[in-house]
Amino acid sequence: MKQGPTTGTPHDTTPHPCALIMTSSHHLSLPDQPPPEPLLDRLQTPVWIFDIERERMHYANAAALRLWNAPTIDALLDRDWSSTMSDASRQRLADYRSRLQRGEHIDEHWTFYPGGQAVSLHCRCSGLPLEDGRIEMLVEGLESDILLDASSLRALEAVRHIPLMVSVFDAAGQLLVRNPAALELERGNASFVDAFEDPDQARQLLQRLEHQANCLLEAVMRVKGDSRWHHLDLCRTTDPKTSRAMIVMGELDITRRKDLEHAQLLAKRQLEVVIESLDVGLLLEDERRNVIVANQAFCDIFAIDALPDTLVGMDCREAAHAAKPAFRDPERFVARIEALVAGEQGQARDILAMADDRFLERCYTPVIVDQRHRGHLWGYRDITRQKRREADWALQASTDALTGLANRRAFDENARKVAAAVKAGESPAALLMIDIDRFKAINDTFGHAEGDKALCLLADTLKGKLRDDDLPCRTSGEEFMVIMPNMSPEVAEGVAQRLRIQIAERAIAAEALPFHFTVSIGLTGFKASDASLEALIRRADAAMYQAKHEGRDRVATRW
Ligand SMILES: Nc1nc2c(ncn2[C@@H]2O[C@H](COP(=O)(O)OP(=O)(O)OP(=O)(O)O)[C@@H](O)[C@H]2O)c(=O)[nH]1
Repeated sequence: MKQGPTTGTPHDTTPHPCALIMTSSHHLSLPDQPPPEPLLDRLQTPVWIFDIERERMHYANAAALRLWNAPTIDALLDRDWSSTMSDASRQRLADYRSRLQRGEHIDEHWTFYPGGQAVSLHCRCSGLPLEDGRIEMLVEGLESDILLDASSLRALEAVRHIPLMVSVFDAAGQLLVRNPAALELERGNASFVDAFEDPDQARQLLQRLEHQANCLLEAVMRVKGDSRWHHLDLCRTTDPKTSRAMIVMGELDITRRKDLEHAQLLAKRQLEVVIESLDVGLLLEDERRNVIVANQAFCDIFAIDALPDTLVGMDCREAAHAAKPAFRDPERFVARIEALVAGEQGQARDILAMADDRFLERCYTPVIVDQRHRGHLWGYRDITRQKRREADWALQASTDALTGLANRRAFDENARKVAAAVKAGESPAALLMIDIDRFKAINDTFGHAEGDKALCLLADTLKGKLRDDDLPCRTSGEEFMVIMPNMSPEVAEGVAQRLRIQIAERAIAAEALPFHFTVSIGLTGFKASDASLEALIRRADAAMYQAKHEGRDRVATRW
């Protein structure tokens, strides 16, 4: 036997609806009572009992048989509802079951398709307890109190089948009805306020809706007990059934969009932090040459006493002109910007000398998006320390550590330049090779440190007694050379003799030295016919050895 609802008692004389239903069901009868008139079959409105859990029909009156388009009651009771029921309907019924269990009566519209034709019906559903404790659903098909013409029906169907979650509340926020998409939220019988994480915000929305007729509101709320975000469209309107105010709410799950927005915001913030932490001054211009982004390092480098954000929107062309006095070559600074912005080159780097002796490295990157110039990115880096270090290294590489004179490397470099100039027909140039006499004996007698003092004294004399154009060098241990550009042989001879005497006199006068010393000097001239620097040096060397052989403390010339 099919599961049946509770029966009325034998002494119950009032026509209890359950008793009426059961006696007309062909499946249950009360033995001590005559089968009453099947009153329900006389009704023009359909009445049926449905077992939601097992998805079986348990009773249907004659009007219901017509509604469901069934030839006989047995055909209807045997009908397989599971295979034809949509998920949305199943969901809706599951929601009903819990509400019926709580003793609720549910008034809702259903649209049935018994013969393929849509029939809209206002159904009143109530719970019918079974002996085993389960609840079946008694449905009374009332006449629709809303006149459903074809377009209203289509609208109702549309709401039922769209994925947008639609719920209708009374003015106090109590749920009246929701569409299948909204049913999937499984909120139970949540009121509007209870549906969301922030009840205060929900209450405020209700208050705003209460005070404005035909009010439309939008809000973004977090769903209660869930980490999901919903976008709400709320509309206060009039219930066509009760003529009282009601609230229609459309909900859209925007969690993904929210997450994306959050990720984008985070990425933007991270980028801002990175830009701010760079020690490269950044300036990003748009196509119209207005500032989009500037960082603190940019303000620091150009001593701009303002927050970087205040530069946004600034005209970069005007700003560059205003900044011209800060550069040693202001015209070049501006001209290069204009050339790069005009797209004459792609990415480019250059070094700018500042009026305050700093050096800036400027790096330009065209901002090309979708094969179109969208802006210009400038990076400025203060490279003053690096430049100074490089200059120091260059000086060290070309300087003799003991005497501070130019070393062999610098000698070679400069001698080549002078030789080239002489070959090119410029004025003659001379070369002196200077060697301390009997230096070994000085070292051996007074020690190496004292010998060093003699080298420094000689270097000092050369530094002080020569023209600015002359370049004195320490080319090896106790061998010195002097390059003298624009120097005739006669004048060179005089200079060499004067130097020899001055060195000897300073050596005598030097309090720091316990000995005197003299030098032998070989003098030669740069010749256009010299095949190499070595030829020149060999001649100077020969002249110097000649001076040694001739008795030292003298100048010998090999021009
Ligand atoms: N104190 C010191 N001595 C050096 C340095 N470089 C080379 N000498 C020394 O210079 C001396 C050069 O001696 P020699 O080339 O023999 O010639 P000299 O003794 O000067 O004799 P003449 O050149 O013939 O007059 C050697 O004893 C080297 O050790 C240096 O940096 N410091």
